[in-house]
Amino acid sequence: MAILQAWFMDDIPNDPQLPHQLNPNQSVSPAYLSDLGVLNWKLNPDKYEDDQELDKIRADRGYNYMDLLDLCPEKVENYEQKLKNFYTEHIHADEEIRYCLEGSGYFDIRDKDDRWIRIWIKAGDLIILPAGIYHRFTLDTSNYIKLMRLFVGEPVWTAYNRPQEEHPARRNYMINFGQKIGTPLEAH
Ligand SMILES: CSCCC(=O)C(=O)O
Ligand SMILES: [Fe+2]
Repeated sequence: MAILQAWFMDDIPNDPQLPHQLNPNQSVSPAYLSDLGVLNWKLNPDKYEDDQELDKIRADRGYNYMDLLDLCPEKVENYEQKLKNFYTEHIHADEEIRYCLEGSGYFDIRDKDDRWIRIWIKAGDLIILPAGIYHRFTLDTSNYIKLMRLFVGEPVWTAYNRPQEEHPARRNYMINFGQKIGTPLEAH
């Protein structure tokens, strides 16, 4: 596990591609992220085509599917619409696995108190968001990212926009990661 830069977001409704750090900045630790079910590795993006560490993660977790996504207007159909969809808060029925090969961008996730945490992904960062976690994505001001997408079996990219409290993946997520330590499962 390597250190990812992450922080609690302000709620200023201007350009989402700006960092949106609080003043003073309130950073979020790797332990806090792992308590939300978020995993990450730091790899060497220059050797992604022949990387034993990446191969091992893929083998251990069954990620047999892989493709590359170059997020720039020339290479992506419906670029504007796709970015808009990425930035709409949603969940998936499966993990979201992304490995940043070039450029950078922001994954925003919700914590147990429903606060937004912004995770800054750069070249070499592999991140796994658990199924059922509310999240969204935006480019940063560099305006470019190249991502590897991984999946178990045939990929399903379906996004279920919030609210999804009854979705099985959401329910499972809440059972596995939604409880705050010290919070009783049921109040009597
Ligand atoms: C560009 S990858 C991140 C966007 C996202 O959340 C998704 O693809 O579901
Ligand atoms: Fe997503």
